[in-house]
Amino acid sequence: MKISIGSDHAGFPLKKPIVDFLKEQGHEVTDFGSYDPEPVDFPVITKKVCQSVADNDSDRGIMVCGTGVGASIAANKVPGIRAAVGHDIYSAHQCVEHDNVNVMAIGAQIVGDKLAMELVEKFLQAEFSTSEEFRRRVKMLEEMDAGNM
Ligand SMILES: O=C(CO)[C@H](O)[C@H](O)[C@H](O)COP(=O)(O)O
Repeated sequence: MKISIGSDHAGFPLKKPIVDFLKEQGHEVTDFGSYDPEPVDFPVITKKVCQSVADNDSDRGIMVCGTGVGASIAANKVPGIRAAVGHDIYSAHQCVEHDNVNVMAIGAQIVGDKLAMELVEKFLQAEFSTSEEFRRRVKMLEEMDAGNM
């Protein structure tokens, strides 16, 4: 898969191990920074990661900040993005299966390296369910984005 990834300063230490893991798994990775531990505001990097996903330059995105919360809020403001914090194994795949999430946010101050790799793996292995109920709900989210609901 093509994966876009980014972090702010708080997520920076976890980004490299995730990038290495993704490459080991055979994914094509685009790293939107940050490229050093200097402070950077998470919306700036989140926008870049999400725009690449929304433009179909990548299949999915991963954002790492301190808690995952700020990045997920920012990501959900980009049209075409459905983002979620993924800090447990079940949510990491269920968010794709039921909600067609295309960007996962991870908090480097919350999860350790080993769990982060498993979260990423489950997120990327998951596919959107073909069940009508889930398709219907995601269509409603799109209607909300369009201001029709
Ligand atoms: O977790 C975050 C936002 O939800 C950020 O990564 C920061 O960790 C958080 O905003 C704290 O900011 P600081 O400049 O690192 O103190």
